[in-house]
Amino acid sequence: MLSFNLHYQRDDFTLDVKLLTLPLLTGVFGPSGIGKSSLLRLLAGLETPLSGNIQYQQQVWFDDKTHLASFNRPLAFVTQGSHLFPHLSVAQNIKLSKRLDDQALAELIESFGIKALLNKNAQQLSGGQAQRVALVRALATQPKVLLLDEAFSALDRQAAIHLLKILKKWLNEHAICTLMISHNPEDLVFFSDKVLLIEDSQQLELGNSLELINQYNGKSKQAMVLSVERSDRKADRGWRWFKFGEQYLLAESPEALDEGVHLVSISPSNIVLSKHFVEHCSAQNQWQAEVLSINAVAGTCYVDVRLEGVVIKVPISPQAQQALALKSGDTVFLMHKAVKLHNQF
Ligand SMILES: Nc1ncnc2c1ncn2[C@@H]1O[C@H](COP(=O)(O)OP(=O)(O)OP(=O)(O)O)[C@@H](O)[C@H]1O
Repeated sequence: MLSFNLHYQRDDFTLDVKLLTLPLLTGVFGPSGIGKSSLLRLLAGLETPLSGNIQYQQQVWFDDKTHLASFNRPLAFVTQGSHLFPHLSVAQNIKLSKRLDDQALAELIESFGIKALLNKNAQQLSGGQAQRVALVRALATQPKVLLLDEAFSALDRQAAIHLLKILKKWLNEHAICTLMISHNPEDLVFFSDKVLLIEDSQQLELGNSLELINQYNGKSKQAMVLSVERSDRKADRGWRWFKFGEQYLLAESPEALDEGVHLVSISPSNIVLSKHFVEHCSAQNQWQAEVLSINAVAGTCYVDVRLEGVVIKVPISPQAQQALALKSGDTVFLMHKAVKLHNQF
């Protein structure tokens, strides 16, 4: 597996991070400008550390004696732009760097659904198609390590979800060690059980994706991810009840939704708090939670509540807090409009 210990400096930016064993698939997230892309560029050999080491299994890529050039490292790097050669066909783009044998390449092309695109010029492709081809081209080099830097962020949600599902299957089947930077928490949770949080340029935290992302997003008031499963509870056509822990979530969802676990993002600012369950209310989702603490910051009260193990920081006005008089230990109901859940993860 991949391991690294890096000391890096560029102008006033420093990165000092170490990880001894990376899981096969790992998401990477953290605040903007903290050094996520720099880490991937260092691993790829596009930037040079001041000191440290990078090693893949027994092969040293970098240490005080070795500095393997980027093209000698068995890796592929895919970023937001597809960087295809525009005047070449899709087939030519892929063949330029191919190392897979013909049968494996045909399988790859089939899995990623790009057969019909092979004779098109790269400049004729839509953004989503180009990104698919870029991934196929990267995988055709038979990398041992794949680095993805926001590779899906230019795609619409349906395309990104579809592509990520295909990619994850391929990476697992071919045991390709992958680090994926994404700003989308659902993508990260779907991609792997493990994420690497870079919250500080001198410290990495590797942990359970759902827990670590919700812990971080809870602090920074960003969307929370709930992992829900279909339930038998009856709902009108086009709607469905899902279960998470002891609670139910109503979502607008198509009949042909996949079985299993789905991920839903909930924004804390869309939550309304009530001390009692409210009958005759348009908000169909009312979840019982426990108040942990209340903190006033710059004219807003942040109520930390625990909902099925997830801590959510709900912002309310000081007037609302005056009316509710919430205190830690109280039971509170979180009201949220029904969400949309379309063929998501
Ligand atoms: N080409 C460059 N030249 C000089 N400084 C740079 C360059 N690229 C990035 N930086 C700086 O290096 C630091 C780390 O940037 P990096 O792109 O690695 O962060 P990031 O976590 O990937 O951010 P984001 O999530 O916004 O993409 C930032 O302070 C950034 O301003």
